[in-house]
Amino acid sequence: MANSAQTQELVYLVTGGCGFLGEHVVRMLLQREPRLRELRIFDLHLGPWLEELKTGPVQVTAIQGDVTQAHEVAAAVAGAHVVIHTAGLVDVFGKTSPETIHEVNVQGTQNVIEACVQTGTRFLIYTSSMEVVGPNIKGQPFYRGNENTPYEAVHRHPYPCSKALAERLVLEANGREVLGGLPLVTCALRPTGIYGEGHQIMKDFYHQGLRLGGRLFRAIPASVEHGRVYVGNVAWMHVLVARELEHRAALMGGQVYFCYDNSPYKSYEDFNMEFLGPCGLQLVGTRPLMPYWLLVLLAALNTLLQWLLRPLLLYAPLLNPYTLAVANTTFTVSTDKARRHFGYEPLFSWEESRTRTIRWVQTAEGSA
Ligand SMILES: NC(=O)C1=CN([C@@H]2O[C@H](COP(=O)(O)OP(=O)(O)OC[C@H]3O[C@@H](n4cnc5c(N)ncnc54)[C@H](O)[C@@H]3O)[C@@H](O)[C@H]2O)C=CC1
Ligand SMILES: C[C@H](CCCC(C)(C)O)[C@H]1CC[C@H]2[C@@H]3[C@H](O)CC4=CC(=O)CC[C@]4(C)[C@H]3CC[C@]12C
Repeated sequence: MANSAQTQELVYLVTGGCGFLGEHVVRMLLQREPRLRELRIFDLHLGPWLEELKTGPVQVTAIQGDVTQAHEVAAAVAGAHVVIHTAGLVDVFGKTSPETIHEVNVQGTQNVIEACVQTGTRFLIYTSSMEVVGPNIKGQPFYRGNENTPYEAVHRHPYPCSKALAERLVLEANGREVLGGLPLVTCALRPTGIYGEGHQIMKDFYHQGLRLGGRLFRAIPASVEHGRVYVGNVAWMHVLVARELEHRAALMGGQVYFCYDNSPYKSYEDFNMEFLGPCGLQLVGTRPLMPYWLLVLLAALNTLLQWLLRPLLLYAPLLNPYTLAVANTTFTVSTDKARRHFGYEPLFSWEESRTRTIRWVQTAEGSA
């Protein structure tokens, strides 16, 4: 890769490149990877915004495809130097079946690994998730933890189970011989809850607040802390890892890194108010307005309703037993492993991340 680097010969593939995170990775690569010759964007649904990228100096190749289809993945991977695998089904609301989540997140990842091995691609970066660790089914807090903090990572929900399995596949594939005889180098990034431009759940909360006359009602105690990370910094970490993986293969290969920045630790609702507050919303209550047992009951009722209504319509509210448990459990990371291993520093300060997100919510309001 060293020679090609000097002559701008690198070919990157981003799976899920039209998703919330994927779009930021794509744009970040075009801005910050001068050695890029071709950028392939592989996604089930291609966005119209890709067209504007095709006029730049880097060849942008949009590939409509499905990670569950091994032959489509192999065709997209062939000839790529680096694969950044962000594609996945992020469903914690019961919109898709557990089988489909497994197929996309686990089998899809296996297909990406096999494609690298068969076609000779040596560098694979996987977007994992903090959910691989927790919160676990016991709702135990993870407070300022790092990659070595002991924690009982036990899950039942299909999404974290699938992410954990896929992450393991990626890490175990490190060192496999790829076509040409060289070893595959893999690593996994575990973002905490991502926010920023394009964050659909933030938009959902915003519209919910507007419907409720500019108010949101506190459901979770302010003392429950969540680690959150700005999407631009998540994208930046992916770009940095992709850049450094070849030179630091022995150190970084087979490793996991929490993906973090300097965003403040706050409850999920208080954190969202950092953006929704300046957009005119108010969070009512210094304490939860409903007793927790009632929320648990409503969450269970939602699960029942989802099941009953399934033959007629898709009922997938934000509140269910899993999202309630995650929202109600402290999960914060405090680590410098990424800084030590490949020099990661957040590209965007908290103030800039906040400003950019507020600006996006405000413009999203206009287009809603
Ligand atoms: N949103 C979050 O807070 C976090 C997300 N992650 C991970 O980051 C990655 C990206 O997540 P988001 O951008 O939030 O989700 P997203 O849903 O916005 O993006 C996922 C992309 O993958 C594509 N995709 C889904 N199924 C596919 C298939 N069968 N074949 C090809 N493409 C397919 C979708 O079309 C979409 O563009 C996921 O792997 C997710 O698990 C990790 C931690 C936190
Ligand atoms: C939807 C939840 C908030 C609703 C709480 C209610 C109903 C009481 O108002 C979200 C709370 C925490 C979120 C998750 C967290 O940020 C970690 C995640 C990591 C991922 O990899 C995917 C997304 C998510 C599971 C995220 C999903 C929404 C929450 C559960």
